[in-house]
Amino acid sequence: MAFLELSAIHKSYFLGKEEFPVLKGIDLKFEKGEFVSILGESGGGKSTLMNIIGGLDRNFEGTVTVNGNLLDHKQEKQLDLYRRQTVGYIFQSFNLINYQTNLENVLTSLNMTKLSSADRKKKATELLDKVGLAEHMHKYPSQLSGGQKQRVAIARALASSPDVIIADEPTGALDSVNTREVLELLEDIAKDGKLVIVVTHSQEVANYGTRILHMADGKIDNEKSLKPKFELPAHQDRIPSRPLSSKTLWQMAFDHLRFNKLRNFLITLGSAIGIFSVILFLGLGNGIKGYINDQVTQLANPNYPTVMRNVTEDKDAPASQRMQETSQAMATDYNAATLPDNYIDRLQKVNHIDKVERGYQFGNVTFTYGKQKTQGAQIQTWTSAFSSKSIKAGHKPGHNELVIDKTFAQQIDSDNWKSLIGKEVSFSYFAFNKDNQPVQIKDKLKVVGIAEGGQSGAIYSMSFDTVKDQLAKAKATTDPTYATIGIDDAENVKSVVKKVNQIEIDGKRAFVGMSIGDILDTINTITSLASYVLAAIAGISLLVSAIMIIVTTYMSVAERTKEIGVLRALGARSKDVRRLFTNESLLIGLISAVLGLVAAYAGQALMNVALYNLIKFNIVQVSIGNVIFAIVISLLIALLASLVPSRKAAKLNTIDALAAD
Ligand SMILES: Nc1ncnc2c1ncn2[C@@H]1O[C@H](COP(=O)(O)OP(=O)(O)OP(=O)(O)O)[C@@H](O)[C@H]1O
Repeated sequence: MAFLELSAIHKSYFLGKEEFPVLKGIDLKFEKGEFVSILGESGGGKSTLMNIIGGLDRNFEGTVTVNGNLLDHKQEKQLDLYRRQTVGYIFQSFNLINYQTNLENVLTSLNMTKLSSADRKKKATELLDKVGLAEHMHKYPSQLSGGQKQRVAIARALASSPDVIIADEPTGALDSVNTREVLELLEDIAKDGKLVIVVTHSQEVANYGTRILHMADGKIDNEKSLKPKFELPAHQDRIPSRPLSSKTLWQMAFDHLRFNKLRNFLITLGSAIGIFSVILFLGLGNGIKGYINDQVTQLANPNYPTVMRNVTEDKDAPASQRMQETSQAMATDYNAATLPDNYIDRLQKVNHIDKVERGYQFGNVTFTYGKQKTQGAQIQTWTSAFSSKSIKAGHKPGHNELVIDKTFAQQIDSDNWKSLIGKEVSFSYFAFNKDNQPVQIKDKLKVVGIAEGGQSGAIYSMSFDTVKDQLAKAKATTDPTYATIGIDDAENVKSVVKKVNQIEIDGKRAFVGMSIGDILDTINTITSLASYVLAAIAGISLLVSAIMIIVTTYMSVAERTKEIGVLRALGARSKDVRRLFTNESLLIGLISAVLGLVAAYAGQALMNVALYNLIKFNIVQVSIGNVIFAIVISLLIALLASLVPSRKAAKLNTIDALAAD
């Protein structure tokens, strides 16, 4: 049995329903050590036949047997392996990969073998040396003459030590000197015990071989033996093959990116700007949230929620609204809006409440110091809910002592506002008696502390007992207007407040409670929403970058159609081709993410430095979560953008791809 046998090969092309038979029954036998030339008129079907022998064409009738094994053209995997292991191609137009050096071109074929990395490099160098190009191996194909390019292509075809070398017009683009050199190389290959099949128009080339086949009208019409086939050497190299590794596919994707530096840089820059703005906005959202949290917790201790009497029937109204209604009720039915002792006792029985502190709050207070006066202030008794950080000078109020707001102290003496400590300040406000009649209260107390309320309102405060004494003296109701409940653990704050809101006394909901946690939750929801909206707007630029990646990948596929054909002819699988393009997009995505993040961190540093003096807070805070989000979203966009183009590349028909201009 011959090494390679074709039997009853028929092949037609179809234009619509019309059939054009090209191969009309071909039976051939080839042996290793032969150098067979196929001659024939143009359009006679020579290339079509070579595509079948080379495992590129799958649609034909008849059988191809290699080394006694029937080649199943229906099985793509088997054909990939056959091309990778058994066949080496040499094309008329060289078909070298332009972004790889000559050495890398040869290595691309060797990368589909199981040789170690060092052995692959050694073998590629030896092969380039053998074809006389040792000193040109680090050049790119575009830096070589036609003859030199064809010799690189020969070295590449030989790299995986295939048994069959198929050369389609290998000297078609060469002058006579280069033609001779290439023919000598092909003869050497046959002498090494390989089967060399050359398609040619040239009788001179054909005369070089051991046998000539002549094709006409889809059949072999003449066959001539010129000399016996070469003796097979005692030992023949066998290199086991394997598919392209992930590492090689990443490397190739990276090499191509680098080859088209400017274009890819611009695309990466576009995507990076999108990532940068999304991250910066998210970081700004974090910063603003942190700033508000910081401001609020500086003023009040989050473990001490405020509880008031509930006056409304509406169970679904939010706590803030119900508290407001209680405050309004104080003007009309004061005694129904305060917290009598039995209410305080009830609170004390709730689980996780360590202590209940009574408190008073009165509005419309007038403070007077000499000729300076402030009206419409609000007095609140000092409880554990106040953060001691809010006191900027002096200390919290003891019995018959007063804490005033910094703004009033500055109104009196703007430069030396602390000098008010130790001075006496008069004040007056209205409370109510048992009959809900207003009672004016007037007093004069020593200032012991100056506080800063900032955005949450001014702080004027006395101890509970001080105010209680003032109320008792004026015969006003002494029931507290609110209570502060001390909760054992921050984790229980929410559940305790919820429970307190559900307590009923005399069949009615008794309390309305709100922790600053609730206030913070509301603020945080609003700021998060705002930063997400901003990030989403910035996200539109990501959409643009996705479209850019789609366009580049399509362009890349269009430009590299021939390369795809070459890779498939060398034995790359369809999924290797798909991964090659996907990898390139993913690299663009990854580099964009890194660039975008570096820019975002730089933007964060700049903004924080610029604004720190103003607000004493780092207003941009990019979190690790944001960083992970940016990388994931960038890779995801790149992956999605490459899906369709890379799939298209993988599905290209190898013969059509090789025929691309
Ligand atoms: N994809 C195709 N679709 C339709 N017809 C095709 C296709 N490829 C080749 N043919 C036709 O099949 C015939 C044989 O083509 P083939 O390329 O095999 O000839 P050839 O002998 O190699 O020619 P040449 O020496 O000019 O390269 C030609 O008539 C060609 O027009």
